[in-house]
Amino acid sequence: MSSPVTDGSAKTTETVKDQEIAAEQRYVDRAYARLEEMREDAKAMLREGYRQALAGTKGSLVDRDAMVHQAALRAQALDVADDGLVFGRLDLSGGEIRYIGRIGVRTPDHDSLVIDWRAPAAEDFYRATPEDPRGVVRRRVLHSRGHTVVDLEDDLLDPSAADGMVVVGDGAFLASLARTREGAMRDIVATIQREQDEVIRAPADGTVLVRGAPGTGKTAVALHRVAYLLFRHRRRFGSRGVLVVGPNRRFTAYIERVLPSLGEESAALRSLGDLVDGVSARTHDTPELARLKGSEVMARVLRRAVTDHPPGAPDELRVVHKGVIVRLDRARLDRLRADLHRRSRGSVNAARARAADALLDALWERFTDLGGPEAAAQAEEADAGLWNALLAADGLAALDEGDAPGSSRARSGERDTRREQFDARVREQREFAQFLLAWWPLRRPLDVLRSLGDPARLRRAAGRDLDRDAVTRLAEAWSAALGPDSRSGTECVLTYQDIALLDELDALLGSPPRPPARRRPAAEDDPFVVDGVNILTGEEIADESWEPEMQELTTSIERLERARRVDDEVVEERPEYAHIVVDEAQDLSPMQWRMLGRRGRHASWTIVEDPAQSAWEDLDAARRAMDAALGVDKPSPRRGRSSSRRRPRKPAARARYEYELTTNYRNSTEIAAVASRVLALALPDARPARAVRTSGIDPVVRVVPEADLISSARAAVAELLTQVEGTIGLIVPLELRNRPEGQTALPLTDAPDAAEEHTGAAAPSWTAADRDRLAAGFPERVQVLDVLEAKGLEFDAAVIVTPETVAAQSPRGLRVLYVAVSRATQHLTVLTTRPEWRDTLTGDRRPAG
Ligand SMILES: Nc1ncnc2c1ncn2[C@@H]1O[C@H](COP(=O)(O)OP(=O)(O)OP(=O)(O)O)[C@@H](O)[C@H]1O
Repeated sequence: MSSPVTDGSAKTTETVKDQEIAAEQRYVDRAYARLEEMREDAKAMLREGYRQALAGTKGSLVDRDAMVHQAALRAQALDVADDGLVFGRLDLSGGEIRYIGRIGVRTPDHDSLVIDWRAPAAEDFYRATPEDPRGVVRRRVLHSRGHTVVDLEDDLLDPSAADGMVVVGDGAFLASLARTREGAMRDIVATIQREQDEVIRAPADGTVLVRGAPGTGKTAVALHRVAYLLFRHRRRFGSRGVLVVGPNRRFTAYIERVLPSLGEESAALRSLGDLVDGVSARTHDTPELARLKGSEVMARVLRRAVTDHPPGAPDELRVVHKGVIVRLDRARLDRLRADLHRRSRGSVNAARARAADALLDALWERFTDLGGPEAAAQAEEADAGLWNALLAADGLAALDEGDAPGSSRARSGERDTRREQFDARVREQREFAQFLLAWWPLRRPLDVLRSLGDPARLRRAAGRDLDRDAVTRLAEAWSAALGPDSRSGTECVLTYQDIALLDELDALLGSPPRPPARRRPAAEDDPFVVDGVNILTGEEIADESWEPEMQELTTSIERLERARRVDDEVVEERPEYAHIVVDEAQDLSPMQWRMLGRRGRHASWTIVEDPAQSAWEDLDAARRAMDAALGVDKPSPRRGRSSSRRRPRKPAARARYEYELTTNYRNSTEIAAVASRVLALALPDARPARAVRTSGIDPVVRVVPEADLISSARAAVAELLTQVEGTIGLIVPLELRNRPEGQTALPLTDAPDAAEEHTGAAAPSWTAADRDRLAAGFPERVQVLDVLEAKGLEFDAAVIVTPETVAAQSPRGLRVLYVAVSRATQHLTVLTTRPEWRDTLTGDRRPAG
């Protein structure tokens, strides 16, 4: 057996490598030529679909639809594969060679030219190691630019079988990790590592829980898993959809290109602030308020809030029937309301019709107590006597005795008739209709949340779940942010936590009773419009033939309601997904978990988290809420009664697969060392991930006077602009609005020993104006962001301003700081006002304790 040919002298290496590259290029050219043919086929299929459409027989509509859809998908996948089509090659021990790429490519005779990276036959490319070669002798990664192979990198996995095989490469993978970041995440399909691949290909059922330190590829892996699931289980996940949830909008913007680059456009990508239609978060709460709003007790508080007397609801109902005045007072009305809520099982808006009936019952009861029916009967008798006198005067027969009020025949069912008459007359009264609309208004989640800006109302809703101080803070926050008048969510300053509360309220309030829809025969059949979508353009077509037919429950109520109706009262059905991916899951509050749970009651899940980066204080409560969302436990509020809510819950016991990622691909070893020092302060027992790339660039920690912070930060950025080509993150502490007066720093509970030493009294808050001053005049590749916005992002260089403030701003401040210092790939600069922080971060001194 001859040994493999490896790089000897520089000259030989060059020659051998060039030859290998040229050989691979020939293969790659063949694959591209075939790709081009496949593209032509897809176009021909699309043309054929259109042709059938124009031929227009009804029977061919389904075939045409399927054909056009398939052809369009195919064309899109082929376009995506154009860049870097082939990126891997496996040489197996039996002599078989497999090329791995972005999509599968076959010859017209169905021989495989390129295997799709998600196919089972590609698994060895990612899984084989020298310890477990799985029959792979050599793994080769092809680095391409467009259609051109520019470099190769080989791993010899089984030297004993390498018989004359050429092995080239000089750490191109590690070099690729140091590449310039352009502000958007890229796919890692060519270099997925074994432990990452295990997560990507984990079972599709149940819950996959992925943990790992910063930079271990959790986000990248989660996104590649989505592409894998959609490829392998298209029917299941493609039809009901996949939802990917990230912590904030900046983060979703950062990752939004990854799935399209893998040929997947169908997954919904949302931030926690954009999950509820029609409203959108504009800011984060202070840690203190986030803790209150996110806590699971809010579910009870909101439940009480929707059952309380609505703002502006009248205290008395007064109607007149047959000359009798009938009243219901506040105490009676409150009892009625409580009873209705007990029976409405959570769907408050849908209970309005029942509320009308209950009011009529109570009014009739009162009418009867007042002797109303007898008074009415006497009045009717008097009427009948008058008529008979008039008839007699005209020589006509008297009314049949049996028809007269009070006669034996009339008495049978008399009560029923009277009651019906009573109901009909009262319903028709404008006062009754107006009362009902005000007493049981159709409520929107935002109105209820806004009403909690009233401390008295919030106190009633809070019961014993919130203390006085919490009620005051929450009411102040909502009254300041939501304003008294604005109807639309966009005019309010909603926070990320508010969005989960609005979703909870939406679930409690439910949709208003919907008028039934009636389908008129379609005016004309547009052959290109199927189910309201133009299949050629993808455009949604408003179908005029669907017209709501209002059900005349009570004419005056309907008229009044229609007069008041506003567009945003049309409540969209909450979407449900087949699979949900939650990134940065360690930061979700219990209320946010409940919001997600409502979207995935039948879903499987991929949960990605790093507890060490959690800003959330009560992880146990969040864990319980997560289990409830995943179906391990039932959430406490009862479900509404809309059709989707009536479905049974998924089985309680669900398979859970746990994985840990252990290699840090983001930070240089130098930056990772700083991050580990912060981690040691925050969580002394936690294990940092192993960084694999040494840059030779030491992080810089400077002590500067507080007054010079802004100018020093700007100077640091200016310096970095000359050193890196890519992105620079300037990370500042949170802007703490609503901070209690006189409080400059919140207590540090993470690391009590370090607390005394590292917090100090002053923790100045950073305002929007400060941030503007910091950013002024810098190019777009410089981003100024606060520590929470920085979650999940990465930059070529990061400047962290005042770690002492970040650490002191919340009980989990040190973990937030850990997030901040682990964002950079190449350069890290920290500006502090306190020398002891410099010593700690540079490792000159071990932290106290
Ligand atoms: N196998 C890989 N090949 C190349 N690059 C990789 C690989 N795995 C991860 N990376 C890169 O490492 C960086 C960090 O990945 P990612 O953001 O997914 O980490 P993370 O664990 O989600 O980090 P954080 O917890 O800080 O959000 C990204 O630039 C990603 O592209």
